Amino acid sequence: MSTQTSQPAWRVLLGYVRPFRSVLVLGGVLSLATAAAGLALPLVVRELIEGFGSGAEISGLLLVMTLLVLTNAAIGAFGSFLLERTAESVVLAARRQLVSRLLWLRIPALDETEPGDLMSRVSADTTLLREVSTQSLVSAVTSSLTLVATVTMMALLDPVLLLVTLAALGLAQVVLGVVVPRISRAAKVAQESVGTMSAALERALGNLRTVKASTAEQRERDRLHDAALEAWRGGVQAAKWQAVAGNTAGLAIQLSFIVVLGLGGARVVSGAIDVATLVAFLLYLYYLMPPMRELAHVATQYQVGAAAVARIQEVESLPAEPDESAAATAVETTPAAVAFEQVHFRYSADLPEVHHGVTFAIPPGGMTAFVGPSGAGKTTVFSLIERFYEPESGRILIDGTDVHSWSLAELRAAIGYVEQDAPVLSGTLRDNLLFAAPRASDADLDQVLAVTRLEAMISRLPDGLDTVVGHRGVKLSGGERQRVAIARALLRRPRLLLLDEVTSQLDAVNEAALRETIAEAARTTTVLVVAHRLSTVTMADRIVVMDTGQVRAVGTHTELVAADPLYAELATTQLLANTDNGGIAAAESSMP
Ligand SMILES: Nc1ncnc2c1ncn2[C@@H]1O[C@H](COP(=O)(O)OP(=O)(O)OP(=O)(O)O)[C@@H](O)[C@H]1O
Repeated sequence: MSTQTSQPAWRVLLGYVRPFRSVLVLGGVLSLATAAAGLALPLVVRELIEGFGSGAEISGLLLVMTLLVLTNAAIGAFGSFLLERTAESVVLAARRQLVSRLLWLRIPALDETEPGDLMSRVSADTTLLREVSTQSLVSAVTSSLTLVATVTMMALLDPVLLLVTLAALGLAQVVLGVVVPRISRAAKVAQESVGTMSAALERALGNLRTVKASTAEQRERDRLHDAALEAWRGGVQAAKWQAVAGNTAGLAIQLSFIVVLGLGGARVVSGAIDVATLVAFLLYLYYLMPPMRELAHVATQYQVGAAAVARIQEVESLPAEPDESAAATAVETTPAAVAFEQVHFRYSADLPEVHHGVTFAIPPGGMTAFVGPSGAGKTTVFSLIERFYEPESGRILIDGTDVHSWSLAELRAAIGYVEQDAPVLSGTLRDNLLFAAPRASDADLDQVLAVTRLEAMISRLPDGLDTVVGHRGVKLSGGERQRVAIARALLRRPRLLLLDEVTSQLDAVNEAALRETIAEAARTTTVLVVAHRLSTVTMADRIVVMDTGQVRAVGTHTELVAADPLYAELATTQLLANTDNGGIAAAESSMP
């Protein structure tokens, strides 16, 4: 993924924090108030001790002290709760923003990324914004204020000693200048490795059957271990430099102390300052330590946050489609006509052309089969109709209108698409069926189940439509998954059904059910099928034969067997012959 980010990290961080600025200020002020109240405590103690001596009534003071301690604890707890809450809100806002981007991602952008890595950006990288965007921000402000106040007091006491102190502190600045970029690099390595680990995990768990069948558990484990080790190395490296940075501040103060002691002694002897001033100056020098340490910590936290921001920004700069889902109103239900005119297309600039002037015209209604050797560009036809990709040149028309004149939401609302691996989502059968048409009625559901011949299967299940199908529908057979996917597509009453047939063999029952489903769907909608089996092809109203990115012939099965040698060869060799010959006969007899 590109490492270019459009804005500096601090500006992005401030952008995340801006909506919560008043809460953040309140949290910061309350934290400061508790610190100030803490300072008042010794004064009350002094009053108390003086009270012992004079024999005065001290119960009132004890009460004040108790109230002070309680109030302080309550304010402190509330202040830190506000800061933590704001930190969580920043993470929430960043996650929501990322998720909204990811779901509208353009398909070509997705082709170039690893889903696991994208997932780690939403889950892990956003978490790193927590500290930097609130606690560190408040610390940066309060520590800077303390620093300025202390330095002002030191300037009032003795400007010469202050100059010496600042020179020694300048050394610390030089060390930090070297160390901080190293923290940044280490943090980046650690976070990228977490992304790599998530991607490797997604690959292994998403395909655990293949991993096991290939006895590749050990190799996959090694990949994951390597990524985890890389993350550990990055983390340790960052920790090392963070330790150096943290202690550099303290060291610089201690060195300044020695220098100030020597030079200050000389100035006392020469009469430039008195001893009391030197002592006060040295005390202030120690007061500098906490804010200096805190600022060094903030600088290192900022590096970690900036590395996370860079990874989040990479996702936000990926191309996304406009969100038009609210505008999706599919009123028209009549079958649609589809045409390609001289379509040229390549998947990316560095890949060869996949479509070389694809041209065909399909009238509304009926069933059209696309056949051709593997890699001819059949599935690509569907991807272009759905506008997952854009052609380089040529036009794609639906009902004579260029698909670019439709909004994406309108276009996709008119189409039902069943991918080759017929994805079924985890959840229940009902969730799956209603996925594309959440407002479909029970009557619609029953009708679609009848069309897809799923009623018998569902009636056998103890939980019926509420049966949980497992991750990617593993609890269904391949044929059942395909028909569930078709039912889902049909439920939104598409004007055009795109069905990418599975390349694997189906059993006779599923094969016959699929054929009947297609035939019935073709009565009310235009059905395009990328066909891999003879039984589907023979029932088509027309067959489009594709080869190496071009349409070479269009006709019926009988016409093409006679007229097109490639088709004749495909029909006899490559198209999966039906196991159920009665089915073929039935299909052929139902042909127009
Ligand atoms: N997302 C993609 N990125 C890059 N190249 C792709 C992508 N999808 C497909 N291709 C390439 O485009 C060509 C056409 O692929 P397509 O899936 O359209 O073929 P097909 O005719 O449907 O094949 P099959 O019958 O095997 O499914 C192939 O050479 C394939 O490698």
